[in-house]
Amino acid sequence: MSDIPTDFETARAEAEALAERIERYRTTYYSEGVSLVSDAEYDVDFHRLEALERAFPELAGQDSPTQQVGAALVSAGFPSHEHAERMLSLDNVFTLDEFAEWATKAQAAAGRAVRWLSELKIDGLAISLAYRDGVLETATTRGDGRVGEDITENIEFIPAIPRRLAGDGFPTFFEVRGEVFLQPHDFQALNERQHRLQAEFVAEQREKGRAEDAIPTRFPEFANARNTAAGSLRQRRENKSAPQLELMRDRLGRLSLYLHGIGAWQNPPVSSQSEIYGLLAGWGLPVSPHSRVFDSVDEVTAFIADRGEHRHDVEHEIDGIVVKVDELELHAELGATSRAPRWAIAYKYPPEEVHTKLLDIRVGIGRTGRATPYAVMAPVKVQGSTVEQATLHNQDVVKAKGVLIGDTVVLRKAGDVIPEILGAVEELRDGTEREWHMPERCPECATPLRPMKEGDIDLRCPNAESCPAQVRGRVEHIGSRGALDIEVLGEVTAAALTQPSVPSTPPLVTEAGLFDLTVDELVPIEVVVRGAETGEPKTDPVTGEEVRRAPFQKVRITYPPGTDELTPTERRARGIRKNHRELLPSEAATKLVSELEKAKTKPLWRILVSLNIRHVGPVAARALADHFGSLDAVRAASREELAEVEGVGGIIADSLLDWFEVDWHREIVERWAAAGVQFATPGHPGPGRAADADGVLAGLTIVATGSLDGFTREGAQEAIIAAGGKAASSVSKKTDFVAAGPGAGSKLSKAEDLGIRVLDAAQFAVLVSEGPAALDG
Ligand SMILES: NC(=O)c1ccc[n+]([C@@H]2O[C@H](COP(=O)([O-])OP(=O)(O)OC[C@H]3O[C@@H](n4cnc5c(N)ncnc54)[C@H](O)[C@@H]3O)[C@@H](O)[C@H]2O)c1
Repeated sequence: MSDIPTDFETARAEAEALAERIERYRTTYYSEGVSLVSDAEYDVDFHRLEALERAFPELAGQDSPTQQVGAALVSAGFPSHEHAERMLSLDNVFTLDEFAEWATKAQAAAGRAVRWLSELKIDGLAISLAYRDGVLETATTRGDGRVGEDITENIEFIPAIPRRLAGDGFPTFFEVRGEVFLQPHDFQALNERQHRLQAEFVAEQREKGRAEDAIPTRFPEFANARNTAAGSLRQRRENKSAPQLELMRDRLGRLSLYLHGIGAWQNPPVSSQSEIYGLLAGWGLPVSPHSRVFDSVDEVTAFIADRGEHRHDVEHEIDGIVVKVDELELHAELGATSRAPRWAIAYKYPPEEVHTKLLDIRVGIGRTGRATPYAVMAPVKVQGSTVEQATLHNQDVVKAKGVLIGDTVVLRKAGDVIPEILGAVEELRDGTEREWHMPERCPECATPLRPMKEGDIDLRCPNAESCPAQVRGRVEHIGSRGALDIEVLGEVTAAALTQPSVPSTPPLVTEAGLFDLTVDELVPIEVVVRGAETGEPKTDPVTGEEVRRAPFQKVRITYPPGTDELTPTERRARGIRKNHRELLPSEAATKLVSELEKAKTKPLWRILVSLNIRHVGPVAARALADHFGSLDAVRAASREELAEVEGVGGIIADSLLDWFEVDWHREIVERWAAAGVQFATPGHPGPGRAADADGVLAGLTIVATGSLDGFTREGAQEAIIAAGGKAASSVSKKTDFVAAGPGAGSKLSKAEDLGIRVLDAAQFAVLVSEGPAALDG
């Protein structure tokens, strides 16, 4: 580890501070099942302390946390029990290099080739079970490794722990060690139970006349399966009412167990740990089905990588891989430190859970008006990306999670999964946190929010026509790939075009006016850069306050040529925090206008998708365009006619009919049509008549590739379809023609290999208009 102090006193001061902190974390973790910091932060402190102690061995006194297992007992009231043989922890490595180094050392110490037993590291809590004459005698938590809590009184509630062994041949007395954990579905069920209890509690409080906002979160969601399992196991039966006992029984009943080691056991009749597992299983004790034995370190490395990719495909949370020397004889030879065996190591995967500060809860308004609260957090790195926002879905979810603004929250991001706030670390509250309430009005246009539908908890802004957020969302959608596919019309431009000149007023431009925009109008528009990655806190030049830049705050402004910049007051009034003084190149404006011009004649289905009609995405739009050939024909169709088109159906039919009922929707169509947007497929024979009935390309399959002069990519395909041909995307023996322009790649070479006739753009134009016979004419 880097930057280890060179003088002893500095190192000692740091080590003492670390030890004190670690002690506090572990006491809370082991005794209360509460993580004051994330495991990753804990591990960083722990390894720093280990490094200091390596540099100055005299620091590594017996009472250093690095020399201990778990934490001294802070009793929940259980009797203490001394393990017949000590329970150890494991040493950790975090990289494959560190693992290889450990394996080489272990192999050298063993003095011969070893077999590697590779297991999933279960993220649960350790337990020791002692059996005498085939009957469970005690169940004990790990405690400090020597003495744990005797939780045998709870055993009757934990069906996962066998009371009696099956078969025969077991020793008179022996200890086995394992991990108690909650399977994801059980964890989820416990949280559903919390939701139900909270709902009942809220109903009861309402009945008593308590104001909605004053009802506290009595049954918050459990944030983390491991800590919930730990909390479950350490519940006491004493002084519990009958309903409380029922809840306790439910929590304990959901625990699972896998055994992964042994304690006191005189002369086991086998020579390896993997064989021990076989014996245990034979006696009806649960062992993991995921363990593997390998002869080479390379195979172990591959196992580590593979399991890491499938971390969520097993029935429990895993935080790493445990690699053990399989031969029991070598366990004795390699021995253990005061904390961990030398014959095993834990390879830890990157953390999926981190802690961060919840700075604010805001409400975003989507394209359809849905109001979604989202968390704004101090940026934190998790699973390879920096996260600073997470959706909170609706006000009930915020309540259920029991988070307050200012809380330290647990954030989870598993692989590619969307980041989620799991809950707050309530123990870290200092009284400055404040509760959040769902606003009554839309944050963008101040219209009162309403339930999505009767009785719904989700709220929406009903001002679909001119709420800036909704218009912005729709305009952005128009530019998206599945709609008009206009690259310059992305999030930034959509925001710039639709921003209101004064907050809470209608946007400058709505989608109805999109095709009327001119370069002169566009150039002076301010471009607000949203969603940019942000870094360290910065001092706001306007307000002087320190802000961690969240999206929506970084702003780029453009000015009409020759205009002075805005004064700070004006900037503040517009919610603009930083002035980059970057002018929007007028090329961008010119490009947008020309792209919009081209878009006017894009295939009908794209135009249909751009209208932002509920449920009408590319698939339904293609079906509508193919069948009806024009927007007028769609509009003229009855509900039945619409619904019976394959790929459309009743829901979309209703949605279409509803859409045309609205005046401002029809106005969009009118203004677009007036601006030259083409609402029909040229040459389409009319509703219901398949285009390929008698076109000049009937029965022919054509592939268009590269850039064909006079056609967009889609345009070329539409032309083939309109002429009754089949537009294929890959070249095969069934292909009749390949139309290739500059940039054509493998499709062209494949056509040449297969001897398929290749056409240039001019020949293609002849083909689609006059048919194949005209090519040679
Ligand atoms: N967040 C916090 O505040 C906090 C505080 C203390 C500890 N911790 C976490 O706990 C860790 C230290 O705890 P620890 O001493 O229990 O070590 P550990 O969890 O890193 O590893 C040792 C334990 O792994 C368990 N284990 C799971 N699967 C196993 C398998 N297949 N074979 C063998 N053992 C298996 C055993 O119970 C064993 O005791 C830290 O690295 C940190 O992640 C966090």
